[in-house]
Amino acid sequence: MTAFQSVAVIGAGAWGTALATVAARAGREVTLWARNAEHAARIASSRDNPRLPGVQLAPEIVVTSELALAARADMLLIATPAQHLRGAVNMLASHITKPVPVIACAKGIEHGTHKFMTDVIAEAAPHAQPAILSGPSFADDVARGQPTAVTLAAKDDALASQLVQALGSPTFRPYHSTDIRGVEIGGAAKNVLAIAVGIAVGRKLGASAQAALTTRGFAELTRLGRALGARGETLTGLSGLGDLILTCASPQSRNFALGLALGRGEQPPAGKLAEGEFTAPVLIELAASQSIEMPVSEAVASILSGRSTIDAAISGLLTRPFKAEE
Ligand SMILES: NC(=O)c1ccc[n+]([C@@H]2O[C@H](COP(=O)([O-])OP(=O)(O)OC[C@H]3O[C@@H](n4cnc5c(N)ncnc54)[C@H](O)[C@@H]3O)[C@@H](O)[C@H]2O)c1
Ligand SMILES: O=P(O)(O)OC[C@H](O)CO
Repeated sequence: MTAFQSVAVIGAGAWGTALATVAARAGREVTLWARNAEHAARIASSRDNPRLPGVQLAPEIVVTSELALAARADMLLIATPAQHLRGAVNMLASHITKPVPVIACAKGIEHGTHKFMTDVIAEAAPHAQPAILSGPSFADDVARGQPTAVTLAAKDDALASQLVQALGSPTFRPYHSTDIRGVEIGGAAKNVLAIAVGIAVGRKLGASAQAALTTRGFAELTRLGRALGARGETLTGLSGLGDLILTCASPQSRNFALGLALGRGEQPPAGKLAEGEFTAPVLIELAASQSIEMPVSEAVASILSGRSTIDAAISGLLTRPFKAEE
């Protein structure tokens, strides 16, 4: 018997909808909250969400736009885009009057503050018990019950373990951890790096370049992680290397797809959230504040901001001085 019988998912996009399905599969009572009442009513009656086409919502999932109803749950999953997480938790804060796990499911770093998602939760809702869920997991795969494994981290190992018990099932395997920061860094950085690899593939630089860029991307993710106190096993685990491998290898990734389009000189896919676009500038600011070199992420940020052309950025990376591998 789990301590967390009911689960509310805040944000009814692709990931929120997939996570609601996960929680229902694990036997929880699930509420999926959409901020738009019309959107909620439409999903509630059709049992599908245009953001996750072809996936039928289990009949027992309650879809609502009433925040008070969702906020009654034993645990809350926040599945908004990273830059909207503070707004969502601010709305919930007055309902969180006792310790309740609030799990960040977004991947990113807040603009302006350089804060990671669990820090934003702690600041916006002081009674919350912040946690983070991240790892190689496409919403579509997860919702269809394809096997997936992720990392779920909380400060307290017993809590992380209980949350894993509440959400886990044979097809969705969370591994518990207390390395919150390590999990957050992997999820945020891999999106930026996936844009870089997508650009290289779009420019037809070859499979060897794709592997090299992914590996050197991992080296810079690791450098930042170490500087911010992340554990090595987290960085090489599901939420670090695991998610980087997935995202840097598949056009199913919206970040990779954005890079691919840029590399080909095409219009990026419309209406698709690519978090790396928002994370890139804040990631390099954060790295600079720690005196950490992140040349691949820097190249992505320069291309996205228009400070550099793709060809100049590639040439800049290829003509860096030779150095020891680290
Ligand atoms: N889609 C995936 O495969 C996947 C997998 C893992 C993690 N994620 C992460 O989940 C987060 C959300 O991604 P997504 O794929 O669901 O995006 P999405 O564009 O499909 O959906 C985002 C949803 O958030 C809602 N939203 C925006 N601001 C809100 C607010 N203030 N309050 C409540 N809802 C708000 C939007 O209405 C939309 O329904 C991102 O950080 C992404 O990196 C996505
Ligand atoms: O489609 P992306 O690039 O946002 O990737 C989705 C997930 O983060 C993959 O783990």
